Amino acid sequence: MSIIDDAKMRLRRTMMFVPGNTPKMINNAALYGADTLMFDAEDAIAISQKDSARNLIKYALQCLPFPCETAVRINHITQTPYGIDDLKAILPSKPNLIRLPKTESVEEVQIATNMIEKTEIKENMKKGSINIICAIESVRGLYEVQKIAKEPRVIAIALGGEDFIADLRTQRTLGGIELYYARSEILMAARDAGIQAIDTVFADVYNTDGFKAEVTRSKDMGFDGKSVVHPLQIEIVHEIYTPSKEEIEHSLRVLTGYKDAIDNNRGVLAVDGKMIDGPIVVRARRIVDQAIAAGIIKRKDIQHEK
Ligand SMILES: CC(C)(COP(=O)(O)OP(=O)(O)OC[C@H]1O[C@@H](n2cnc3c(N)ncnc32)[C@H](O)[C@@H]1OP(=O)(O)O)[C@@H](O)C(=O)NCCC(=O)NCCSC(=O)C[C@@](O)(CC(=O)O)C(=O)O
Ligand SMILES: [Mg+2]
Repeated sequence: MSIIDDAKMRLRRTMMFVPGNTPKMINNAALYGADTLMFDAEDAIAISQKDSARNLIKYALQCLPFPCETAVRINHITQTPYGIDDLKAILPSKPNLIRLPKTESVEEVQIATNMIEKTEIKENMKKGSINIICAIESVRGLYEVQKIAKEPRVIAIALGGEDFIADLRTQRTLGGIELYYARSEILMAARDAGIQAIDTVFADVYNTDGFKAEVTRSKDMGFDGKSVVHPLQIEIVHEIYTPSKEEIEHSLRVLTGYKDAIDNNRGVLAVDGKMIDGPIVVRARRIVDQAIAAGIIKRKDIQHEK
């Protein structure tokens, strides 16, 4: 597998936004256990702070030993005067991901890709060391998402729900009806391209019940993870997105039983009273892969892998 293929599979239950102009938040950000830290140079940063945020993010990436994936949300490449300067300053500091906000065209992605490829060569980095996550935050972007998702450096599509509903001229509801179509379309485009889909932020930080309901819904839809804005949200997402002990044990029984069935020329079997065939095995394998990625079990300890 290439490094880009690996990046498409990585565990990304939580991508926590960290405003790029707050030294204290940046310094402590890794303590909270998010799968990805996303340093923001875009909408969390006032125009007057754009240069200082860019510099702070750059030095943080160079000097702090982040134990997790790092991403930087830059400003828009063609619609603002800051995006290209963000890339020039930040790429040599080697974040794992660049998040392109308000993505609306393949051309924007290709500009970023070209700059990334030049940096990788100049800095003697392996091809695929820096990849792209595109945020869809407008109807125009949604209409282009199928093409955007298939750009070779794009490893995930995120929904930017707050901007999206502003474009739709509606407001956020707890039921989420206003984002249902966008979420579905983003998921289909991501799956068609073989990449991940990351759900949007939930801004009502202390509304735990509302947050849990939204995270459960987006996980049930098929999303791989969620953008978050506050450390309190991380544990909730991880709990909902990490397979339970019962799910893992059942999935392991399915995989072991299926291997045994195939070895005995059978394509279908029953485990725990339920019929097991091909697609159910695919889902069981995914749960086991998630459990391995989350560090709950080790591949070497799995019976059917031996
Ligand atoms: C919400 C609030 C102001 C609350 O502040 P408060 O001060 O009340 O928080 P407290 O409860 O006091 O914090 C307790 C302790 O946690 C520390 N702590 C808090 N948050 C932390 C954090 N994020 N990173 C590290 N550390 C953190 C804090 O430093 C303190 O540490 P300590 O003093 O040591 O105890 C704060 O969280 C915050 O700024 N969040 C990030 C906001 C942001 O980035 N927005 C832009 C991205 S969304 C967007 O743009 C929309 C989008 O584009 C999205 C899309 O595309 O998906 C779209 O269109 O939808
Ligand atoms: Mg936004």
